[in-house]
Amino acid sequence: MTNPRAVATAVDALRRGWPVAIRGRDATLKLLAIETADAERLKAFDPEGVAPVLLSAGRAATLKLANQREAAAPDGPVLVERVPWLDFDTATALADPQLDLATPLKGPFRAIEVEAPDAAAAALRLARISGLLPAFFATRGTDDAAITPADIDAHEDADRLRIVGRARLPVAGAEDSEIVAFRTDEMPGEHVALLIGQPDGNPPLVRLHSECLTGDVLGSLKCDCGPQLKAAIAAIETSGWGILLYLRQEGRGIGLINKLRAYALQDQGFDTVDANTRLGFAVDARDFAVAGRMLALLGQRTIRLLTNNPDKVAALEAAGIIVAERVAHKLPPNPHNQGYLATKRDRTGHQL
Ligand SMILES: Nc1nc2c(ncn2[C@@H]2O[C@H](COP(=O)(O)OP(=O)(O)OP(=O)(O)O)[C@@H](O)[C@H]2O)c(=O)[nH]1
Ligand SMILES: [Zn+2]
Repeated sequence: MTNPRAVATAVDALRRGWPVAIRGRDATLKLLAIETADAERLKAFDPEGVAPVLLSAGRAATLKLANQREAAAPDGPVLVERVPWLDFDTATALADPQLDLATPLKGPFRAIEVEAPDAAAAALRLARISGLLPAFFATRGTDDAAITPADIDAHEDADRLRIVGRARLPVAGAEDSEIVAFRTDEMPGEHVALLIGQPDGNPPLVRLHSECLTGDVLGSLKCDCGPQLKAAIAAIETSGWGILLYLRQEGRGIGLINKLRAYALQDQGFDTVDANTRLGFAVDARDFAVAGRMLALLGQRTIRLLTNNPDKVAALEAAGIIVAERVAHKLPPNPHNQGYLATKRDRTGHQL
C-alpha cells in the first residue's frame, strides 16, 4: 500500500525546514533540505556534524565533484563527505549556484558511497516537487514515519487526476468555450482544460501549455509563452474546435522560484539548458502523462497537436494518445528571446 498523502506532508515539512525520512531498499535516509535550514536547525538535526551533503549528479558535475565510486550510476545522486570545514554556509554554497561565480569554493571535497541510492534519488525528486534546491544534509534514519519512493510515484501518478469542476467560460477570441478543472487529492494547484468550440467530427486541435507566470501574466519577453498562449487560443478557434490544456508545470516542472534562479544564472551568461543543470535539475522535468490523462478523461484519444517540441508528441503517444498530426506553433522572436529560441532549436530538439 502506498501513501501519497504522506508525500504532501513531507513536502510541507521540507518547506518549513523540518527533516523528513525516506525508506529505500537498503536503508532509510533522514534528510534536511539545505535551502530551508539554518545553522541552528542543522545542529539539532546532526549534533555531531557528520551528516554528508546530498547533491544531484548535474550539480556535482558543475562543482567538479564526480562520483568517485566506480559502480555509481553516471546520473545518480552524489554524497559529499562531511569534513570540519563543510559548515552550514559552505553547504549553502554547494547547494546554490548563484554563489558559484562570487565565492570560489574552499575544499577539497570528496564524494563517498551513497548507501541508499533509491532513497537519495527520491529525495532529489521531492526537492523538485517542493520547489526547493535539490540539496540536503543526509544521514541514516529510522523507519518511523518514513515515506518511500513508491509513495512519491503514487503522488505523481497521472491516473489519480479527476475532473472536479466545469463551467462555461467565454474568453477573448473564443467566446464559445468551457473550462474544466482537474486535480488529485493532494496537489496544491489544479490543471485546467479550455474546450473551445464544438466537436465537428475531426480530431481536436490541442495545445499543451505549461504554466509560465512571468510570460503568461506579466508579459515577459524572455520567452515565447505569452504570445504562444494567445495564438493557441486563436488557432484552435480558427480550426473549428479544440482543447487548450493549461498544465501547472511552471518552469518546465521546477517551479517558479527555481525558474527565477535559472533566470539569474542566465543573467550571468548561462543558457536555459546549462542553468537548469547547474541548479541540479533535468533540462525538462515535466510529465506529459498528465496531459494524456486529461485528454482521456475528456474522451479524446486522437488529436492534432500544436507544438514545435517532438518530446510532447512522443510523451503523449507513450500515454496512449494518437497524435494524427503535429502543427507548428512558431511566433516571431523579439530581441530578448532570440537566444532562448536558438537554444531550444539547437539543444532541446525544438523544430523552430
Ligand atoms: N527552467 C526554465 N523554464 C523555462 C525557461 N523559460 C521558459 N520556461 C518554462 O518553459 C515552459 C514552456 O516550455 P517551452 O520549452 O518554452 O516550450 P514547449 O512547451 O516545450 O514547446 P512548444 O510546444 O514547441 O512551445 C513553461 O513552463 C515556462 O515557465 C527557462 O529559462 N528555464
Ligand atoms: Zn515563458
